[in-house]
Formats: sequence, C-alpha cells, structure tokens
Amino acid sequence: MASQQQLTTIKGAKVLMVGAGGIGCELLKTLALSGFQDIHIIDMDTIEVSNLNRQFLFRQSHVGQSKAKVAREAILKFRPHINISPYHANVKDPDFNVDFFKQFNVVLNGLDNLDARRHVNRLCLAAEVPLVESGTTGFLGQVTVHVKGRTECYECQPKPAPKTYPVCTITSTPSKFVHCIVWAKDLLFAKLFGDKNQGNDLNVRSTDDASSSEHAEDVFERRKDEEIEQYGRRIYDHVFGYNIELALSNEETWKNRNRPKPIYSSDTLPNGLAQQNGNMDKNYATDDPSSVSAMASLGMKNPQDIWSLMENTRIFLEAFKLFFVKREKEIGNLTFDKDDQLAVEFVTASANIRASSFGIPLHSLFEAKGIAGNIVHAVATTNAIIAGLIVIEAIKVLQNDTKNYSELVFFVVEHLAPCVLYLMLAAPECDICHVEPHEARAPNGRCVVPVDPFENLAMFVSEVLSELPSPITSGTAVTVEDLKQELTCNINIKHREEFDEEKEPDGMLLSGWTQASPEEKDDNKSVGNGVGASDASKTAPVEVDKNDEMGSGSGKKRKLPEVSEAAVQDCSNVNDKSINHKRLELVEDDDDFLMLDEEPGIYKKKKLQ
Ligand SMILES: Nc1ncnc2c1ncn2[C@@H]1O[C@H](COP(=O)(O)OP(=O)(O)OP(=O)(O)O)[C@@H](O)[C@H]1O
Ligand SMILES: [Zn+2]
Repeated sequence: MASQQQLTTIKGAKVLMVGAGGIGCELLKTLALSGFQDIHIIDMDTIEVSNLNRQFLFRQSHVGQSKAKVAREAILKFRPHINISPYHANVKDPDFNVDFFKQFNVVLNGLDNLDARRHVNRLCLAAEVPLVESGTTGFLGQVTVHVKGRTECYECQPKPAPKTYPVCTITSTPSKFVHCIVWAKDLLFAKLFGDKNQGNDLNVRSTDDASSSEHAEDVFERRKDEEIEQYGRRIYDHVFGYNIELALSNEETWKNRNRPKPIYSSDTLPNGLAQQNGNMDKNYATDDPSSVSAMASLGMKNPQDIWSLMENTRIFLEAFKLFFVKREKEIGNLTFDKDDQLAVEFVTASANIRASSFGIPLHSLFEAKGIAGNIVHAVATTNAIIAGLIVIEAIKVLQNDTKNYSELVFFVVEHLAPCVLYLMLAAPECDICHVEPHEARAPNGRCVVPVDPFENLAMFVSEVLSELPSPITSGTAVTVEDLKQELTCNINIKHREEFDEEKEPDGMLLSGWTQASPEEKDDNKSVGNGVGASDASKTAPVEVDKNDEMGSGSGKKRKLPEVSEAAVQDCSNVNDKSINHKRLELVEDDDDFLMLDEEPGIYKKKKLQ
C-alpha cells in the first residue's frame, strides 16, 4: 500500500512511457492501478498477432492498429478519469525534443532496442529528467535508474557485443546445434539465395578444396538445362556428402574429435520417394511469396516436431525447389529473416542434416527459429514483475529518495570493517553524460574510486589496509587504475585517529581531484590488477584521511554494519534481439534481483545492505 505522501506524489506526477509492447502494457496497467493520472505513451508500432499472447491490452480485433492508442482505450475502460496521451510515433522524431521531455517528472522505458534506449537516455540527460530503464529476456529482467549527476547514465557502461563464433568451428568442426544454424543461414542460405558478390566462407572452402577452381565456382550455380530437383540434390550431395568426405581426408582435424558422417540424398531419400515429394500447387492458392511453405506442401503441420533425417531431406529439397519456382525474383537479394517461413524451413532442415552428420542432436523448426533469430521467448510474468519494479523505482525517484535507488548499474562498495574506506564505482568519463567521477556522487560525500578488477578490490576492502600484502598505512600513495576506462586515480593515505560522526559520518575525508595525464599514467603502473600500493604520487593526489582500526577510543566510533556482497553482470540490454544470450543465474538478494554470469562481468556490483 502506498502511503499518503506517496499517493500525493503519484497524483501530481507527469510520466512519459516509451514503448507499449510486452513491458509497456504491464507498465501502463500498473501505473494506472497505482494512481498515476497523467501518462503519455510513445510507441511507433501497430499491433501484430504475435503480440497478443502477452500484450494483454490488445485483442485480435486490434491487429494493425496503433499500440499506444489501443493501450490507452483499454486502460480507460477501467480507469476512465485519468489522462492518457498516446503518440503513434518514433521516439526519435524531432517533435520529441528536449523541451518535450522537460515537461515530465520521470521517463520510463519499455523498449526493445539499444538505439532507441540510447536516444531516450540522451534526451533525459539534456532535459534533466530521471530515467527508469528496463529490459527482460525470458525469465530474466532488470530495472535501472539513471539520474543526471547522481548515477551513471545508460551509456556509461559498454554493452556486451553479440556473440560470434570462430569461422573454422562453423565451416569445419561444429559441436553445437547453434554452429549448424549459423552455417545454414550465414553460409549456405547466403550462398544459394543471397548476394553472390558477398564473401562467403562456404565458397572459399570449395575453392580451396576443389582441384579446379572452375569447378568450385560453378558448383552452386544451376547448370544449363538442369532440372530443379536434380540441382537441389546436387547441392545437397555437395555440401553434406562431398564436402564432408573432403574434410575427413584431413586426418589431423579428427584426431581428438568424432569423425562426421557424409550424407547423400540417395541414402536418405531414395529416388522413388523423391517423385512424391511435395505438392506445391495444392497448398497455396495465392502468389503471395510469404505464404510459400515447404511444410505446407509436404503436409507437415507441427513446428514443434523434430523431423527425422528423411523428413529434413524432404524439407530441404522442397524448400530449395520452392525458392526457385515461386520466389525466383528474390534470389540473389535474400538475407535470412526469422519471419520468412520458407527461409526458416530451409535453414532448419540444413542445420539438422549437418547436425546429423556431426552427431549433434536435431531440433524442431520452432527451436531452430529461436536460435536463428536470436530469440529468447518472452515471458509475460517477467514483464509483469519488471513493470512493478519500474513503478516502485519511479515512485522513489519522484520522492527524491536517492539513497534507495535500486541502481543495478550503479555500483556501490562500502567497506565497513575498521579500515573504513568507502569505494563506489561512479560514472567513468562517459562521453554522453560527462559526469566526472567525483561528481557522480558520493552520496554523503563518500570516496569515489573508479576500479575495474573487483576480484582485487574485494580483497582490498575486506582486509584491514595495513595488513594487505603491500600494506597501506599513513603516507602510502595508492594508485587505482581502471584500464578499461583509462582512468587513473591517486590517493595519498593519511591516518587520522578521530572523526566527527556528525560532519564526517563515513569515517573518512576526501579532498582534491586530478586525473593523471596519459604520460604520467604510463609511469605509474599500479601493482597487480589495478589496485595496489605504489609510490606514484606525481599527479596531484586525492587525499584520504583514513580512520583505521588502531584509532584510539574517542567513544565516537560508529558501529559498523555487516558487509554483504553480490556480483552482477549487466543485462541492461537483455531485450535487445541482437544479443546472444549467455547462461545467467538468478540470485534473489532480499529486495534485489541480481544476475550472475558464468563469465567475468563487464562490470559487477557489490552492494551493502
Ligand atoms: N524508436 C522507437 N520509438 C517508439 N517506440 C519504439 C521504438 N523502438 C521500439 N519501440 C517500441 O517498443 C516496444 C517494445 O516492445 P516488445 O519488446 O514487447 O517488442 P514487440 O515488438 O512488441 O514484440 P516482439 O518484437 O517480441 O514480437 C514495441 O512496441 C516497439 O514498437
Ligand atoms: Zn554516462
């Protein structure tokens, strides 16, 4: 239940929502039910059938209509007196300029792409309006708060690049189904139906392997007077049979690997059967290319079925034929699209045949489509939870409750053991928000130190400084480097016995700030992974008066709470479809959801309760 004070804040707030999709529908409902009365929504999309399973404000009859407008109508049915202003438009339109953003007390993002998120981030910075950012991927989700001058902006931290695979794994030694998918869509599909002038490793491979380059160049081209069925079988035999035989001849490759098995179409689909393959004309009445389907013409209906090798062969040959017969005009210009049924069928079948050759388990079209399109299926419940968290954060922002932001990107390390040094990863010198580290706030005036290798930092803060392997005592100069951000900070430690609990509640004082120049940085390499003691003090230092455990009992020392830690890997763009998803583990940490990644994080979080 909201307090009276919260309700007053909520009622007086003017809120901008960007995105009325999976998160946006849940968010609008939660905002309305929480008492918000002035909500503006921007969404550039119209409703699609595929949205209906989770974007619950929309119905079949709304397909083709503006998301923002229909969402408004749906909410007004149960909250008729609130103000909802819909904009069926791209948030990047010039109308939505800094002045437009300035009218809002908070902006809430429910977007699905990096580009729009960045754009909104920049406008919020320029307009000095707080932004609550969100994203979900399957069962994972996150919410972050970005307030100019107080927290990092959305772009302070780099976002993980999409995963790529070594070419040789894809062309020669696949070990996972995803390798077969990448081969099928980026090499085989691109080679057969895409731009012939594009470089393609499938081509290189056959050129290398074939005795005559002329033969290699021709192999994917249709021969004069070649029947389409014949052409399809020839390609099949070349890529799944002949190329595998060639690869097998290189014994070195297979010393420590399972040898693949060449597959020829005559083995998997005897000639007689091929005659009965497909009934192209029966299954689609129109000439609409998007309705062409090999599954339909073979009478196969369930996309969740895992096809046998024979069925995959039939789909391969049928899809191949359909491209040439029904979509000939597009050949040479096609790129793989997860919403192109025939392309997905062809890629699924090709990946499965290759997987079969390499002893990799086969997958259904539904699964293959997800992998090929980098899709993690949306979970409505995750969107609902995240929408709830967005509203909670928005209320904190509106109440200016800066201490309690659940700022997952915002990184706070407070060590409350006797050495009492507070470290907080603040904004690096981000090109976008230009927040100087020491301005990025040290709420309550804490020491702000940009640090990256937190394994070492953990050691640094969990020990008494004077007991570290390189002891830090009064007079020691500490260089803290963050190589990724090219930041260096020198701290001269001065010991002081007592602190005034009122004026210096953190038990330390920080004064002065100068960043090392690049030349000086080279001279001042710190010990270990970026945190260590050195005599580097050429740059104007930050001075820290440190209250250590030896401090005499003035009776004023604070009782220090327990330290708790958790590491977090960014997934702030988890909803971005270009991202390849890594295994993430969810950890529930009282009121925060924290995500742990199997790989060391680009940045991590340590948080004290
Ligand atoms: N630049 C933009 N301007 C306005 N709205 C945008 C912009 N970029 C994305 N959106 C909107 O953000 C919403 C994101 O919602 P969601 O992640 O559920 O995606 P979706 O397109 O609805 O569904 P899916 O792609 O999963 O089928 C979409 O409704 C989309 O129109
Ligand atoms: Zn920034």
